[in-house]
Amino acid sequence: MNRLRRSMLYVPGNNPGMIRDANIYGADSIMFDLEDSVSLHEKDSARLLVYEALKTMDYGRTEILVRVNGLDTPYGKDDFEAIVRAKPDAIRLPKTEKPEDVEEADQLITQIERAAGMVSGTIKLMAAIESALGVLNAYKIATASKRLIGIAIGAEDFVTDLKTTRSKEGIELLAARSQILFAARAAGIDALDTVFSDVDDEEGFIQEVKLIKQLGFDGKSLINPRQINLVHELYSPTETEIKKSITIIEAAKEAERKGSGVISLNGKMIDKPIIERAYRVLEQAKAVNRVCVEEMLQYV
Ligand SMILES: CC(C)(COP(=O)(O)OP(=O)(O)OC[C@H]1O[C@@H](n2cnc3c(N)ncnc32)[C@H](O)[C@@H]1OP(=O)(O)O)[C@@H](O)C(=O)NCCC(=O)NCCSC(=O)C[C@@](O)(CC(=O)O)C(=O)O
Ligand SMILES: [Mg+2]
Repeated sequence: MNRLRRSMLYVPGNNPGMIRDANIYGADSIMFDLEDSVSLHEKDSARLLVYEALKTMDYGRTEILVRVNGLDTPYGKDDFEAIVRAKPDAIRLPKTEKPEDVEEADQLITQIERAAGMVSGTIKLMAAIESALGVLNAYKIATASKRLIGIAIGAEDFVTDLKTTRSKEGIELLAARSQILFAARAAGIDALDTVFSDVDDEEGFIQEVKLIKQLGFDGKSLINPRQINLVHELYSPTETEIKKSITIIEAAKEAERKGSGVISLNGKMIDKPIIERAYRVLEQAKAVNRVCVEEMLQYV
């Protein structure tokens, strides 16, 4: 199974305290931000701060990303020059609208990796789509570079571009979320959902996480540590789901032994995609170290 990306915590790049403590909350990924959480007069100092943190701090096995400023801004090129050399796992490109945006970033990273004596392809990319044009180009963006590990939706900028606002139900985001998800799945990379901006609205947050999980997203960008465990809990298979999956796999194996094609379990037809999903539940359970999983896996 690929790396878990259920929770990707934004950490403002101008906040030394948050940068120092970012790893204590248990997010799957940490994303230091040099873009919209950093004011224009702090761009240079934030870049230096994040560079030093990446060079000196030990974030263990947590995935580290840095959201840089776009290459169409006065800060983008300097961000790439510094951040590639600091070797995060990936760089997140903001406001990606066209495949050329990804290609330009890929080429620049290649040049910097070469100049720094790094192995080509070390630094991965994640592209955030935050406009109508970006959504329309989602598949081209998702396939524009071998470095891409995922694409993400940035809803605050997106609804501004659409000339609307965010609702609790998220109806204004449904088409964009679906298109971004289709593009990611077709390209074989991850799909990350956007931030939920009201950190005190736990109920609204849970509703949104349930929605994006049902749509198929791999995880969500977060702005506050309080949101991490809520996502992890909702993204972990329950013991009932695990037991049901084991029953399905055992039934499938038994049918295979007997040479029978169609399987029925408690009156329900079990076919190939259902068995595939059952295996995926076990993989997810194993990845999140759910209780008894190792024992249960002996039976399958
Ligand atoms: C929201 C709030 C001010 C609330 O503060 P509060 O102080 O009320 O929070 P509390 O819960 O009281 O904090 C308890 C303890 O956690 C610490 N702590 C809090 N947050 C932490 C954190 N993020 N990282 C590490 N540590 C943290 C804090 O220091 C304290 O530590 P301590 O004092 O030691 O107890 C704060 O969270 C915050 O600044 N968030 C990050 C905001 C940000 O990055 N925005 C940019 C990305 S979005 C964007 O750009 C839009 C987008 O592009 C997005 C897309 O792409 O989807 C689009 O278009 O949609
Ligand atoms: Mg944004």
